[in-house]
Amino acid sequence: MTALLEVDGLTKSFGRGRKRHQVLHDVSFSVPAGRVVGIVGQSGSGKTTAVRCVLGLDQPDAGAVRYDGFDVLAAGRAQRRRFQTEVQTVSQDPYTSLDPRMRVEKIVGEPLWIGGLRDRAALRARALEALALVGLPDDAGSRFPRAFSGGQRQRIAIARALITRPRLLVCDEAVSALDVSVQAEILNLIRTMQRQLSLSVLFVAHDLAVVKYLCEHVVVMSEGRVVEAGSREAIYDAPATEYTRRLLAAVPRTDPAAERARRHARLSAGAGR
Ligand SMILES: Nc1ncnc2c1ncn2[C@@H]1O[C@H](COP(=O)(O)OP(=O)(O)OP(=O)(O)O)[C@@H](O)[C@H]1O
Repeated sequence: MTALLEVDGLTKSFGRGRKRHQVLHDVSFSVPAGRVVGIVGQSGSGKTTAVRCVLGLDQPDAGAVRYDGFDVLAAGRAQRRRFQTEVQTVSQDPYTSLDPRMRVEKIVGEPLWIGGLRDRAALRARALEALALVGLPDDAGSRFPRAFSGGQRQRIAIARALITRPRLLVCDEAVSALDVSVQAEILNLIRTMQRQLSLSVLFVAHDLAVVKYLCEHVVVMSEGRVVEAGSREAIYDAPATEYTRRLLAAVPRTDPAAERARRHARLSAGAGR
């Protein structure tokens, strides 16, 4: 299967002289078109740095990032523009990632504005269309972020990411700041969007349960290295490394599907009273 995103041998250090420390060691992985790939690892394992290198926010010391066959790090203007349109991100904190002074409609339409669209009616129409896609009501666009819950804000962030009709969605700890029940809602939304829009998704999280729920292929990182990569079944049912086994053993049981079933059972039990 052809990969939409190919990351090959990324190496990255921060600091100089004696303070220099290497954060990524020869990190490689790929995201096939239309697939969901998870990167999992403890805090500090280098996940965010790897993502920042992919997005061009950090410059790796060595290695390559190829998107749809072209070298992102050496891309010309047109290819960079294409990359910026086709690759969108959803980050962790729905409380700080949305500008509190902007109406939601403007927040959601901003990537199109940045891309050069200036027709206000078209911007508005596209923003409302994206908000509807993620299940937010018509009047959401005219309100400010403070009017929304954490889960709704993450829906707004997803609408913003989807407005350019991307091919690759990069989610960095996109549900970590949410309550477990809301996590399940947002994971389901990402999954629905992924299927409906045939998106490729790179989903980065420290929570193995969340990654298991969403990702077909999993890359395990530790101390800046990929220690293991494989199908969800291989990683979770027959981990090949001691690190993954320990990581799995340490996971608090917050499987979103199980949590949803538990809540549903509680609600049904209460309904007859
Ligand atoms: N700009 C920077 N300058 C110096 N060190 C950095 C910088 N960014 C990251 N690091 C270091 O790189 C290492 C990996 O951090 P990174 O944020 O990539 O890990 P992570 O797996 O995403 O962890 P978390 O989930 O906590 O964000 C850490 O030791 C971190 O302190």
